[in-house]
Amino acid sequence: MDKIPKETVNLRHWINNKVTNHKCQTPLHTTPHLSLLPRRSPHLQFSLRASSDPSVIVSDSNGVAMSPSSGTSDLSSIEGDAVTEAELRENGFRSTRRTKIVCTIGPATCGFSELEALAVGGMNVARINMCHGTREWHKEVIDRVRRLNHEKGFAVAIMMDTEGSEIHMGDLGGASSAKAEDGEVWTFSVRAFNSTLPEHTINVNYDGFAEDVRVGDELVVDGGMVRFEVIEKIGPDVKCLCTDPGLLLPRANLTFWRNGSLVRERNAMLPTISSKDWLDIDFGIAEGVDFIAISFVKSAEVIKHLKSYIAARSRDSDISVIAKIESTDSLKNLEEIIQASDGAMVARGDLGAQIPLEQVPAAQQRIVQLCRQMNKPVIVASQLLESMIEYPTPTRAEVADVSEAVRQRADALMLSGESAMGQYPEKALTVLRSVSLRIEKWWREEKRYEAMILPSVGNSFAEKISEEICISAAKMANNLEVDALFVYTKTGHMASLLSRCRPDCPIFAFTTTTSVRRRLNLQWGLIPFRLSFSDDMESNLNKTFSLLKARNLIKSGDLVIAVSDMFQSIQVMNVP
Ligand SMILES: Nc1ncnc2c1ncn2[C@@H]1O[C@H](COP(=O)(O)OP(=O)(O)OP(=O)(O)O)[C@@H](O)[C@H]1O
Ligand SMILES: CC(=O)C(=O)O
Ligand SMILES: [K+]
Ligand SMILES: [Mg+2]
Repeated sequence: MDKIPKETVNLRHWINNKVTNHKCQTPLHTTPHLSLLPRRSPHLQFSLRASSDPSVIVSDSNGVAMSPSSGTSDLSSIEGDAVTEAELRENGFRSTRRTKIVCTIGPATCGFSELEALAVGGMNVARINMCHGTREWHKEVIDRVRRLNHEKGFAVAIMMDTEGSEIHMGDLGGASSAKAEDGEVWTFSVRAFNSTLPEHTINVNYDGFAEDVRVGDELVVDGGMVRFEVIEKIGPDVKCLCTDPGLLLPRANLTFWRNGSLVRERNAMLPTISSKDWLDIDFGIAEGVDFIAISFVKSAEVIKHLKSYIAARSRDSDISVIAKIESTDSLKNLEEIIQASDGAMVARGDLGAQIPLEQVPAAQQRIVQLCRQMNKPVIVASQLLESMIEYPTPTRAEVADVSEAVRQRADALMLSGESAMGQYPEKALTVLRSVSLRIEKWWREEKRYEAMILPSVGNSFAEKISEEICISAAKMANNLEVDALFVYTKTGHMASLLSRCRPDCPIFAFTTTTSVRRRLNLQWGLIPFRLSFSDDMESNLNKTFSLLKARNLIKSGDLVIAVSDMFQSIQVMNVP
């Protein structure tokens, strides 16, 4: 790899300068105030009419470009999804990507054309991180994604990630970074500074900080990017000696360690959802985001609380709540948390600052496995391609890490800094896409199909029947080597039950609402479509066949297995 070796610290500095200089272009129609009503997403991107049934509307969502919509619904506006079609021509029907991709949107990707490039490149979900930027900034990003979905026929879902209230540094008085050198003494203070920060002073957001730390404690910034030793406490100020130099970034996370263990005194009582988070959540509900990811979840209670809040606030919208597993408490209460959530994220960045790094891979494996067993989508996040923030190619180790997450059959992979503020967001996305495709293919070719015991997750007998149908349908699909599974599902539940089985063939999920379709975007192997279907399965199948044939997505003779949440049956048939 022809990388120019540079000093890490300088690079980080360079990145910071780059980030601050990076302007978001193409400002769109910005609304200066927040809308108070939940905004429904634009109804349909485009219509696809089969000769037989003009009422059926289908749109693709596998993260890649479909036909641009002119808002008209004549036949000439029908175009296939360029990327998927190219993929199909090249590798055949079974080659579509199963692992989904979440991209964090930041200064490097918030412009209209950058967002479009990510959507074309396979972004299934755009994540906005409320730790950074203003609500107005985030609203602009949401509006742009919505406009792209509407105009270009994408189905990119939106995930809002809360800031959470762990201990972190202040914003460095407006500086983009500050360099801490070996042997320097810095003051970490809980005082509110009205004027500019004195030199070598860092503001800490947690009031109990100066009381909780002790002389001799180790203060770790951002999971180890910089380290200090506490040498003296003077009222609200804590004097610290820099023992491991590096660059301090605004709002960097802080942990402190005593005799090799993480100190969790009263800071363990910090609320998971801060008052600022509640305002952000109101914003997310008003904007009708598809997912809200909650940082530093400690228990299932907070998830239940938030879910009932969302249900009360937005009766007709269904926002999924994703629990971010990034603290020791969340690992302790993992099962209850996952059970209460609609999905989970292995947030390895902060997790790696709270548990020894060598324990992170085992935690990841456990979370991914548990989520699959409990039928909740799981995202593997942070540092997947960290070096691509600066370089156009990943390290071999990063490719191996991505491969491992794909091999574990996580639902989705996430880009953070790589897409938010890196130099090569699209290249990073391409790497995730191609590594996913390659590993998935290898896995199928090698027949490394790992049977996993999938415990029953249903409460009622009818739900248990649905599960058995999905398990059997997936098994049949593998044994008969069918081309696709079709599932007709109003809530999306039956589709996720099929996805849980991780079958060899793609799963075409037909659902009646746009919001369910967007949510299914996060789940392994699902190719969600919106389709108005009836209770008559035969006519549903005929409609679907003609529509998909018109799009060259299937052809006569393809072998398909169909299930639905309306009838407890499995149908096996050749496309007529
Ligand atoms: N909206 C934004 N505005 C400016 N910079 C951003 C934005 N979103 C992300 N970034 C930059 O990208 C980096 C990586 O993003 P990421 O979402 O992983 O944040 P983080 O600070 O590590 O927090 P988290 O633990 O929630 O992931 C951030 O540290 C920040 O520098
Ligand atoms: C994604 C995130 O929050 C983390 O890795 O810490
Ligand atoms: K966050
Ligand atoms: Mg985090």
